[in-house]
Amino acid sequence: MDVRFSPALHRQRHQFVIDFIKKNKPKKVVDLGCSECSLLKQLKFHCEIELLAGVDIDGAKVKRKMQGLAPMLTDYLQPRNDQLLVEMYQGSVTQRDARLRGFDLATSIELIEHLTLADVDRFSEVVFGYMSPAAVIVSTPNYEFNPLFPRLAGFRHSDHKFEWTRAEFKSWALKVCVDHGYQVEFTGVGRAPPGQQERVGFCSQIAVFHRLGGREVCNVFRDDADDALSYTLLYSENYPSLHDNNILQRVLVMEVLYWAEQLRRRWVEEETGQGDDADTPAEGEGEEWHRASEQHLEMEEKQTAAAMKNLVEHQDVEDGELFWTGGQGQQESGRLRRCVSVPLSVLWSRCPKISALSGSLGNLRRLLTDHPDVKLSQDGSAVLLNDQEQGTEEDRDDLEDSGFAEARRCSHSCEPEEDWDADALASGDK
Ligand SMILES: C[S@@+](CC[C@H](N)C(=O)[O-])C[C@H]1O[C@@H](n2cnc3c(N)ncnc32)[C@H](O)[C@@H]1O
Ligand SMILES: [Mg+2]
Repeated sequence: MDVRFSPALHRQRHQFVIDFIKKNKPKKVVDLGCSECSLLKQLKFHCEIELLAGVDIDGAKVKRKMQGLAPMLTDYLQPRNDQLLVEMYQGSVTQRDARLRGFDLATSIELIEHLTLADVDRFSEVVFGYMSPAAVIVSTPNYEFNPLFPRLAGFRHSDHKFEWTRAEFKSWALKVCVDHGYQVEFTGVGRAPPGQQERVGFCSQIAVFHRLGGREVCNVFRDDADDALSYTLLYSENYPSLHDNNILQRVLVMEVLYWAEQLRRRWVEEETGQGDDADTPAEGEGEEWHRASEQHLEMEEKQTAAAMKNLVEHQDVEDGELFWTGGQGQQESGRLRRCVSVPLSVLWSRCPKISALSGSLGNLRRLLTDHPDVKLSQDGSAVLLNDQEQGTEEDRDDLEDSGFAEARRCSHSCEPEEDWDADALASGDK
């Protein structure tokens, strides 16, 4: 009998970490022996994480795939509320580096068996004694499971220096707890066939350590006096977030232009009894633009439905009215161009995202004042929209100017990469 796992074992290990993160919500997470960053690429979607770091002794491996950690188009279109800094290092877990202290969670997935026993001791001292994260997840092969792979001779991988039984793993883990002030629970992934689980255990055994005293104890920050910096920084990327004022302003302007246009259209329909064709795409628009627009629209769809309901439910405007204005004396082809005036008070009270982003009507006005993409009335109390030609080439230029082009340049595929799988034996996934 040859055991196979579904989902694949490496996915089960990563899912174990993801489930832990969902439950415990650590803000700072480091993956030790991160290889080609496949776990990190999944973790960056967890919004509670503010610092995500990876370390591997093999810098070339990290470099091969680390670009997959870059922000995607959606990260620019819908920036996170909280910051996310991603940092990748080349370095050895047997050496100290002050930048890795003070984390909430360190993961070591199928790493320790690649170290000599002397290096495992150094690993214990560095990770638990020096880095001292609030929690540590360590996974390693369970030697007792190996007889279920009949074609396996020796260890599961040629680079493994050892494979531990459950008792050996437990003995190491309990010593770590005594030496460095942790408590530990044992579990695993990759269940044995029915009736054999108790006898052989999980295929990958996992120890979950919690520092005694929790996150508060040993509160070490990055500017700690200890200046051991033995790792090489390979990659550092700050994700767009609403903490950055420029990004906040850009997102707010996009929302304001979008919602002002919705209000304008609805109001013009009511005034004239007919709609306009502002959604008709300009001829010759690039495929890439269409795709990006579609993605944006898809994301907005849910929010739009809720907000439109809000607009409809508040047809009787108490806090301002839309009205035609002479367009601030704009001349076009010799005639005065008409504008629709959309009061900021209407936008603020009817569009939850606009009020959430700006915080107050005063802030909204301040953030829009002098922005090149927004035309405000002379007293600054309303957005002025041209009567015609909204949503076409003009909007496209606006978005290009407001960072949309950058977003497109930085977009990456959402598809997960095929995971590092060197542990898999020719006979199947181990
Ligand atoms: C089996 S792979 C880890 C797979 C990865 N953690 C995952 O879950 O997909 C082992 C990794 O540990 C790295 N490694 C080995 N010795 C190391 C050390 N002393 N310090 C840091 N990384 C090390 C290797 O380069 C390799 O990428
Ligand atoms: Mg291994």
